[in-house]
Amino acid sequence: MNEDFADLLDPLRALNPRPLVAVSGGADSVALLRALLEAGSDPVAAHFDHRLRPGSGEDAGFVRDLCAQLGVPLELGGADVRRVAQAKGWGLEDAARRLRYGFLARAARARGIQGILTAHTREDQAETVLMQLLRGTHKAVGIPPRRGALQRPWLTVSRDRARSYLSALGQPHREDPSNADPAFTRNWLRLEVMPRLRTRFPAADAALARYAAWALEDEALLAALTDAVSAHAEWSSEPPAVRRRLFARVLRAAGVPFDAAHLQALLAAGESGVTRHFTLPGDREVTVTRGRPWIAAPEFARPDFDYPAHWTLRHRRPGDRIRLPGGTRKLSDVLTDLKLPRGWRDAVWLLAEGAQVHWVGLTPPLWSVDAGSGRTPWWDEMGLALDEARLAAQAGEVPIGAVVVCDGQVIARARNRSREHGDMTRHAELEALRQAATVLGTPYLNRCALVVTLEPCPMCLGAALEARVGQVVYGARNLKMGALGGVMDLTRAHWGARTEVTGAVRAREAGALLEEFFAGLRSGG
Ligand SMILES: Nc1ncnc2c1ncn2[C@@H]1O[C@H](COP(=O)(O)OP(=O)(O)OP(=O)(O)O)[C@@H](O)[C@H]1O
Repeated sequence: MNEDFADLLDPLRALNPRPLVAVSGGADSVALLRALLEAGSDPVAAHFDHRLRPGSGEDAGFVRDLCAQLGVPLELGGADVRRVAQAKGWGLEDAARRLRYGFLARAARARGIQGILTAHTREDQAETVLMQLLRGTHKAVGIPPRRGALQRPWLTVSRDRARSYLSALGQPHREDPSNADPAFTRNWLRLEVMPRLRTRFPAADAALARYAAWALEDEALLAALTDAVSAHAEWSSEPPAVRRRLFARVLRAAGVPFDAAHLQALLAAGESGVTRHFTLPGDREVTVTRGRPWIAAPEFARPDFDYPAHWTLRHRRPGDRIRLPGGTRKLSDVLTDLKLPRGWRDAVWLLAEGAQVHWVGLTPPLWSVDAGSGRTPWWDEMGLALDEARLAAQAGEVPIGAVVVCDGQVIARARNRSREHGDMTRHAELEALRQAATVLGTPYLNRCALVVTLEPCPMCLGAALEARVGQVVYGARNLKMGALGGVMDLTRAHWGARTEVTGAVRAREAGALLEEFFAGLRSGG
């Protein structure tokens, strides 16, 4: 016997020797109980009576007698699932699952048991993954082989094998009559769809189960890539598979129910750059703006700099105005143009002098042209880097400038000199880092910030990491060579040194300088 059913017994030998095994009384779980005993395990059985059918108590009786016969301790539980489902507004299958798994977890805890086993088979796995794909679940990975204390050791074992094992033992089991009702989707798949699929695809179950196992492995890798997305990353430049998971995480964290079609619509809105509002199941409102989904108004930034005493920090009021390069405008019009969702506008912080607004706490912040002394952090240092970039432009170099700041002091200023030297390592950042090392008498610049007008390339960021620069501050995004998310984000990897990153400081000015320069080149100027 042992050798004939090695495929059933072997996966059980590696398990906790005293598991809690969930026994419905059906063929698979009775087979699992018997197989555990044969594999030398010392299980405790658990049965849950859902009280959904008149004869359900008989299943409990069957399991009780079986356990008594086999000398296996048993935990019995039950609930009026239909009543709970109605009271809580849950679907019947969902309520049955929640109550059953809740009972299994309590029973395991009460007995001090770590592992809970269910007898899900390869066919259960095939049906589940097919159902997920057809329903449009955003992630079709089937039944996980492990989740917390739960384990499904027979996900690759066929139902036929479990039944043959029972026949060989002469072990009876219960047949749940509701399993024969094709009104339930899973039964319909099991009774009508899968048999037809097998006529053309004899290995359909194995193929679907394998797909689920591999999809779960792929999912783990993609989840790790999603974890690695840094706080300063722009989601729009992430690959679609990561972006999809970033969106899904926001929804899951807020408990918003969604499927693949919802996710697709949200992602499309994110790509279009247009602000859109969605109502997801459960009347949950989601707004997609700035390439991300938002469930509620985000926490808007307050000023993190000193501002004149006569300015007040407040939210918007009717009549607020702001002076912008094109003239004075109503703040409400500006917020509309910026596509800020209507419901969030009152949450934005601003600094104002009467009705004259000087600063609006968006990302990046909005400043009035006459803001005077109030500035974002790194404003002045970036100003020096921009001056360097302008000097580079005058010398016919690509206009990029950099400064190094140490303990509040600017200790190095440099500009791009690649053309002058015919040497692509003469980037502004490298020039500035060399100068800083000379000034400080050490190549290690932990206390320093490298402030540069354009997101650094891999070479310059690599040098900054080698020099252990404490902070990198950049202006415009570099979509051709950026190593902080423009093309890829090097800080995602674990380097010896950690560098804090701030982007989009005076990005418009830095970007405009580059655009002008390249426009000039194109027109032969
Ligand atoms: N009422 C129950 N009490 C305890 N465990 C259950 C119960 N119902 C299901 N389970 C566990 O969940 C697994 C999958 O449930 P499912 O409903 O697919 O199986 P089943 O058709 O009830 O019976 P079986 O899988 O034993 O043939 C079962 O193998 C069993 O381990």
